[in-house]
Amino acid sequence: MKSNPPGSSPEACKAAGQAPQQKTQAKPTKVARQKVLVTGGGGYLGFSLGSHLAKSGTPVILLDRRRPQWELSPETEFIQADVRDEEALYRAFKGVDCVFHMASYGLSGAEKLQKEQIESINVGGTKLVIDVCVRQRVPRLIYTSTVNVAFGGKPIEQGDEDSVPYFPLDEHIDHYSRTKAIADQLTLMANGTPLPGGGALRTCVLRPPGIYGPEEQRHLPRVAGHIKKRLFMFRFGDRKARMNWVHVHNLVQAHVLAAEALTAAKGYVASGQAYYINDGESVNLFEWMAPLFEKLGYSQPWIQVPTSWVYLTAAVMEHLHLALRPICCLPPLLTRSEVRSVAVTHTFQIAKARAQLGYAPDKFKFADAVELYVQSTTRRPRGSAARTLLRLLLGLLLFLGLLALALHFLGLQPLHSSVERL
Ligand SMILES: NC(=O)c1ccc[n+]([C@@H]2O[C@H](COP(=O)([O-])OP(=O)(O)OC[C@H]3O[C@@H](n4cnc5c(N)ncnc54)[C@H](O)[C@@H]3O)[C@@H](O)[C@H]2O)c1
Repeated sequence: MKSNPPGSSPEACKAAGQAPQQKTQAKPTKVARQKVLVTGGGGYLGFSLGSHLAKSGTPVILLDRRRPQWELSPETEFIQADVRDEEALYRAFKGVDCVFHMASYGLSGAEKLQKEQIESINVGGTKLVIDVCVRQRVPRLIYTSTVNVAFGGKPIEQGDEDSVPYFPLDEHIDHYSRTKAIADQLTLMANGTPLPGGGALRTCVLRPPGIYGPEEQRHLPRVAGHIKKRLFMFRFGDRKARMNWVHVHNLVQAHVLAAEALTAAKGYVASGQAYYINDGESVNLFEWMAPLFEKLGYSQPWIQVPTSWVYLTAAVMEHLHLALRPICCLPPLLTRSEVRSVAVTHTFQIAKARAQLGYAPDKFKFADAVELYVQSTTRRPRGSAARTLLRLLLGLLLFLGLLALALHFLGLQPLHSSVERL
């Protein structure tokens, strides 16, 4: 239906396609292509990685509970299965040489509040993946983690793998980050597990920030939708707050290199290691998103509101979403953890990935991804000034209403006095 999302550099392709077999000396003769499996292979990153590997001639299995929305390339097999289905995993992992585990749930939007699903997929699924890797003698496992294992709302500037500890599990305010941190640790702890018949399971984890690129489905369309509804007239947080992003092409490259770094040919250098992966640049979210506002034909957010207000509003929206869930679905515009991600600096170095994996991110512009997005959607005509003003007023009223509710819920003052004062 659509073109394949972008892959990786030719060098990285070569590295993945020609990874020599473990426990044998690298031979000058042609090395057999080894089968890899990508859990969550129907998703954006999983499909991009799978397509890239398949192009280099590696047989790829994409395992996902949802069919990919893009066309499968030759050399790619799709298995519709849930990572919590032990039997399905056992069948799928047979003869596989490397598993990229990136099936996950709860990353953004209303999903973030589905506690049980998040726990069972992110933690339960990862336990099963590790267990089945061992039983099926899969020697390499790469887990796609997140920077959120270390970031929980306290500023981190140019953090690295050694100096920044895991954020305390019981202090995470969202289940996604907490469960990704558990899965990250489970994967690293599994490193060195003996395999039946000899050898050991080698594992590593990659910790990316937000992913962008052509046809990205999670962040760009959601933010664009909010902009079109005039819900992004406000900006918040310190203008100096910084974060990283990673282009899908660079993240694919990092996965390919990590898989190679779990082989004897690379001295198992990545064995038991974690790596922060990003584009090597730090940006302020509102500045970063400027091309999106511009290309959609809307003005930049110009009303600065205190972060505490936005945070309280997000808390209320989360509560409302949960309270109304039996009746209707009211997805929160922003969750508290998203507010923190925008307002609090959290940036990470990629020196370890550069040194150990040979990771070298290419330069990309967010504006190019925006351009493709805008081309694929119809350009919305600008509204009249009066309509814009009306929307602005309605947005302000909605915001103040939610704020009043927030104060009420938190027992700071009675609802009627909150409203009167506002
Ligand atoms: N997108 C980001 O900004 C971002 C940032 C940091 C980390 N990550 C991590 O990168 C990985 C890939 O993210 P993505 O952006 O491609 O997300 P995505 O939602 O596009 O892909 C995740 C895939 O996992 C599948 N999945 C969910 N539950 C499953 C289950 N029980 N069994 C089988 N498949 C299941 C989904 O159907 C989906 O196709 C994830 O592990 C995510 O946590 C993503």
